[in-house]
Order: sequence, then C-alpha cells, then structure tokens
Amino acid sequence: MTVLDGILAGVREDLEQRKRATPLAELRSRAADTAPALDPLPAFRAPGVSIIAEVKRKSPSKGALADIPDPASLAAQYAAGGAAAISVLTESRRFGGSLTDLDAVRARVDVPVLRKDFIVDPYQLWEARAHGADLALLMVVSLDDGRLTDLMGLCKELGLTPLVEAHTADEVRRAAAAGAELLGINARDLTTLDVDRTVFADLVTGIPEGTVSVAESGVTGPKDVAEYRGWGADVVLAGEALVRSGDPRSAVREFIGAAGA
Ligand SMILES: O=P(O)(O)OC[C@@H](O)[C@@H](O)c1c[nH]c2ccccc12
Repeated sequence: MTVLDGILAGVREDLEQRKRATPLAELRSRAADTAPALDPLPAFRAPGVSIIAEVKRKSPSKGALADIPDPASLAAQYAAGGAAAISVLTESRRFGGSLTDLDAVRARVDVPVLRKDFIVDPYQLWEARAHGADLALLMVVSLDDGRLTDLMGLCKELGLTPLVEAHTADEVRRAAAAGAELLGINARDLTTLDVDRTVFADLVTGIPEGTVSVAESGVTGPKDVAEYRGWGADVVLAGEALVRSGDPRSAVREFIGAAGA
C-alpha cells in the first residue's frame, strides 16, 4: 500500500461520516445560497507569474509545519502580498485542515479560493461550492477516466474551476484529454513523497498550448519560483515555504518579483 492509498482510505471513511451528517440535499441548497464562484483564469493568464499560496499545517512528508491558529489572517496576508489565489487544505488526518478553515478563508479574502483535498466523489464538489470554494483539486492518479470526466462535468455545472493534477506524462495526457484548462504538475510523487522539481520541466512540454500550467510543490524560496517560471510555469503553488516564512506577505511578494515579467 502506498502513502496515497493510506490517505485515500482515511478520506473515504471521513467522507462517509460527513455524508451521514449532512445530506446532499442540504449541501445543494447551501450551494444555491452561495455567491457564484470566481473565475481565476484571467488572473492566471495575465503577464508575470501567478502565485497560489497554500494554507497548510502539516503534511505526511514533513509532519508539523506551522500551527496557523488563524487561517483567515494568513490568507489575508497572502492576498496582500499579491497571491492570485489561496489554496486551503481541507484534509484533516494528514494535513490538519478542515472545511472550517475553508469557510474562514472564504469569508476573509476576495481572491479565488481552491479546495485542496483528495476528491473522489461528487459530494466533495458540492461541499466545496457550499463552503464558497472557486476551484477544486482533481488528482488524475486517484481517478479513472470516467470519474475524471464526471467530476469535471460537475465542476462546470457548479462554476468551479478544476485544477487537474498530474505527476507523469501519461497523467498529463489524460488531464488534457479530459479537457483541463488548468493543469498542475505536482513535483511530489504522492505514492513515495519524493520531490523532484525537474519533473515539471520534463512534463510541461506535454501541456497543450492555451492551457494554464501550474507548478506544484518543492518551492524553498524565490529562486525555485524563478526556475519554474523559466521552465514555462504560468502559476506556481507553494505551501511549506510560505507557512514557515514568518512574513507571508513579503514572501509572496518576493516570489512574484523573483520570476520577473
Ligand atoms: O508545501 P509545498 O512543497 O510547497 O507543496 C504545496 C502543494 O503543492 C502540496 O501541498 C500539494 C500538491 N498537490 C497536493 C495534493 C494533495 C495534498 C497536497 C498537495
């Protein structure tokens, strides 16, 4: 069993519990009462690198990263530094996140918000929208083609922009074939947790023209953002380096500055 299999088993258990506590009908009516989702793509396509700044307390690879008692204030600092979107991890067991974090961040910032979780079921997309998310992560590795297409269809219906994540050339091909407009390449292999930024450089050539590319994971400082940008990243998603920085606003600003125009 890989690390990812272990994470997914816990995610499915927690999901079944939430389904019992909150029927889909209730989520649907909450989603209907929520302001329409924001479209992040125009900002991502604007000149210069865009940063998605992540609210991340812990991870299976590094353990505890930061306490983050006030995720909304962290997100506000990211936004003040110029982040184009905020990523909120909502997985609780391994990442220490929750839908409460998503609610808090949504209530505070005006930039688009990504629900970062292990999404395998339509219910989770309804949850994302009912809690105010504008984007949702879909990881190709944990979805077969049929499910990927179904979940992307539901995103469209809900106004959510899917960030379709790949880690191999075959997953990039599947993401593109499914019609991803926002395609992430995760430098971290979620089956082993090994990080290799050059995976982005190797795979970015498989991303079709016109698709927005996102380099995910492994940023330790501004130089790494510049490197991803040099390889063609439109957007860079960073977590650990920002939550540990002590000054998240300046850190985001430096990341944007390092990549030049
Ligand atoms: O903390 P880092 O190395 O900057 O990584 C952030 C982000 O890319 C990472 O949290 C991530 C990318 N894809 C995921 C899928 C699930 C959970 C987490 C992730």
